[in-house]
Amino acid sequence: MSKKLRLAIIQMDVHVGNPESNFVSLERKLEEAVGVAHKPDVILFPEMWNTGYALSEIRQLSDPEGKRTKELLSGFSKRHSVYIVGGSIAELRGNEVFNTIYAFDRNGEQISDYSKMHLFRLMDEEKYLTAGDKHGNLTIDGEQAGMMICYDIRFPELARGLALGGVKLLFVPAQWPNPRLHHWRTLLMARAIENQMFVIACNRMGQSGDTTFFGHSMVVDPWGEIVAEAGEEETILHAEIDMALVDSVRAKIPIFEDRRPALYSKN
Ligand SMILES: NC(=O)CCC(=O)C(=O)O
Repeated sequence: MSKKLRLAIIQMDVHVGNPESNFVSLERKLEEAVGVAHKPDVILFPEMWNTGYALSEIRQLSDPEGKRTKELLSGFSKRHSVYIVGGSIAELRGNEVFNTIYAFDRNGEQISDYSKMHLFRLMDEEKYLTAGDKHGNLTIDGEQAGMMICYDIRFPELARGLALGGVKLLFVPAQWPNPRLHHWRTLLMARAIENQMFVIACNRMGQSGDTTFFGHSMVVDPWGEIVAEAGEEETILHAEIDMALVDSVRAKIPIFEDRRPALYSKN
């Protein structure tokens, strides 16, 4: 049966080390995302949108237990009856800082959280952040979805694990910089094709120091086709997907039936 979902992907700049400014700009963008004729069912935004990669001062800047973030996102999702996959934030949990997504349903209830499992050494994450160790699963209007963060998409095992658990729709907030646009696009398409699922990815745009973030937020369908792709500018990317495509692609090429996992770990 056909089940359509409308998506709004907020591709935005992030002011490094300035949560106040980032909260203000996210609130403005959220209002913009719902102020359209066909309101979205789900909104996604980028990785570490509250602080950016201000890692040397991350402990002071991060949101204790995500309280402020949860208040904003829960209130907004309830007011506008929309699902939110809340990008990710620097979250202070106890004495440790995690890179965490919170997700909310249309009633403003938190329905999931996920902390980035693979920390990206090229941006020093492992020196300042603690890695998560559990999957991020949620249900959106009855459809099983999963969450991964940025560098996580280089690990096909994680996406496959989610797909084997029933996930048909994968959300990926990111801060993925130049010069790796080719990797970003290819990996997102690969995760979609090999798992025959939708991949919804939101990348940051803008510049921090010498690092430029190229945007190119994308929606990829289970056949690997790009449904929508942003350029490098600040924008809200709107797209509509039909979840029925997942079952029809999986029926056409039944990779989940043809897998031979017992052979894969042998030399
Ligand atoms: N924030 C990140 O995880 C960046 C990952 C990245 O750039 C990559 O090439 O991988």
